[in-house]
Amino acid sequence: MFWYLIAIIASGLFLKILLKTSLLQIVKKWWRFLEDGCYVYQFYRVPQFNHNMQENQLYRKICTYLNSLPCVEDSDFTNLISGDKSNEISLVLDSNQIVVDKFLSARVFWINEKDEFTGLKSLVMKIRKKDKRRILQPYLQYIHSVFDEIEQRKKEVRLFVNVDNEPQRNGRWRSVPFTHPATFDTVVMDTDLKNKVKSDLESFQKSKQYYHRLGKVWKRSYLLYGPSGTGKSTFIAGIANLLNYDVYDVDLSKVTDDSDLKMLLLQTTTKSLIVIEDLDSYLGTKSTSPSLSGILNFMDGIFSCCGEERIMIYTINNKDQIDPTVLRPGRIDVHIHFPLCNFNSFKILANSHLGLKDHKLFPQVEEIFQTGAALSPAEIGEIMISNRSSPTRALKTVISALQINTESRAATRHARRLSESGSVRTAEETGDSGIFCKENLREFKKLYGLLRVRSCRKDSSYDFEASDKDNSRHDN
Ligand SMILES: Nc1ncnc2c1ncn2[C@@H]1O[C@H](COP(=O)(O)OP(=O)(O)OP(=O)(O)O)[C@@H](O)[C@H]1O
Ligand SMILES: [Mg+2]
Repeated sequence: MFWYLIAIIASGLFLKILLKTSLLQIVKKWWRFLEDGCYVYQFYRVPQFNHNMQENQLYRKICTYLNSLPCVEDSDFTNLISGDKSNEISLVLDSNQIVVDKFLSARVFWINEKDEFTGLKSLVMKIRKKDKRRILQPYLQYIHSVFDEIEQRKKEVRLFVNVDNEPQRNGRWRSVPFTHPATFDTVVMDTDLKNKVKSDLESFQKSKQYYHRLGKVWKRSYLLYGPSGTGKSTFIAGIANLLNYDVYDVDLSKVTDDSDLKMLLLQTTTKSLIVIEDLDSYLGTKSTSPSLSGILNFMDGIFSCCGEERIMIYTINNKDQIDPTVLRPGRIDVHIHFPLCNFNSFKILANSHLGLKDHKLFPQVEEIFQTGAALSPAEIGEIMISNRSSPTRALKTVISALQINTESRAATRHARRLSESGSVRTAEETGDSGIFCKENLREFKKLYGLLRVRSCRKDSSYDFEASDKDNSRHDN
């Protein structure tokens, strides 16, 4: 019994020492060393320079790949170097450091060698002879694709806009760095829908072979539709930042004819988002430059040449007024609806803009939403930003805005009924928008803090700039 107790205590102590110290690691290392000694290996050298002393691109790609491996982070010794971006720190292999990678359950050893006399560097790959046939080709291809991905992530995203067609200009696109801060996370929309779009985009990126096998242009088209201020343009920025794709924002009013539109498409590069905002407003006009068939051909992307990988995005406010041929499957692959705010999206906005997860005024807000009141996320977000120093005031202002919205809708409905009976003109007929007819517009601007009423003037002369006083009060 006594010896039993001693044995249990001793094995407990042994386990504790094993787990608390590096003993286990040392045992593992020795075991690996013994195991490796029992196999025959094949070696491949990848020198940094070729015979003409030109840089070997494969060496650069493998270096980038190896430095990105998590095992480099876990290795006993490695170098820390500042990266291209200001706050970036990269891990870089030390001379003669050995990295062990795993691919298709085979172990691949990489040795970072440096010649003592010439100072020339090379990477030496060591794999078991029995694994060579099975993994060598796919492994090198895998390194290429990981390298491309890393390069894509590092790339600076640019925003291109088409300029007027002037003969002396070289090319039609002008670009600036794309710095929009929107991300997929900051766009308020249904979570399931957001995830679906995200996985659709990611699967598109990996589908080159699939599209080519079908003989189709490797592109995908999205239609974002919904009222103004619901986040369509912001979502496009989120996609660009997610994929690190350049954005080509096509201004159709600067396109002279169909061949000009073809030219623009030909001058776009791969891995890009090609965006036409407010497509409905172009299709609605009688203008013939570019023509409907020119736009349809552009949408089909038949002019895109080699190396496509383009995402086309169109935004419109109302789908009902669009010719169905424009929206047919193949021409538009995914339709995404951007609705006005409901109570759920309001809560997300309250959380992100005011840091509120719950509030005693929430039930009142919910009740008004249930009566059918609807404002855009832009409108609600703006009220919250203007009143961010006092969340309660922000919510009260949102409630007032929603109430005005409900009354305004009821008034519009009433006017429409009267108009149908022939006695009164509707808000649309008088030029006022449905939600903000003139009287309500004034009250609504007040809620935003956009309106400065000057006592010496009459109601008609409002200054639509935000007052400095208001701004300084809200800036905290
Ligand atoms: N769903 C949303 N999520 C986050 N922010 C939003 C959302 N909708 C609107 N916003 C905010 O409102 C502002 C306007 O949004 P945006 O320009 O994306 O709307 P839009 O749908 O493109 O409008 P329009 O049809 O008039 O072009 C932006 O500053 C954005 O931050
Ligand atoms: Mg927009």
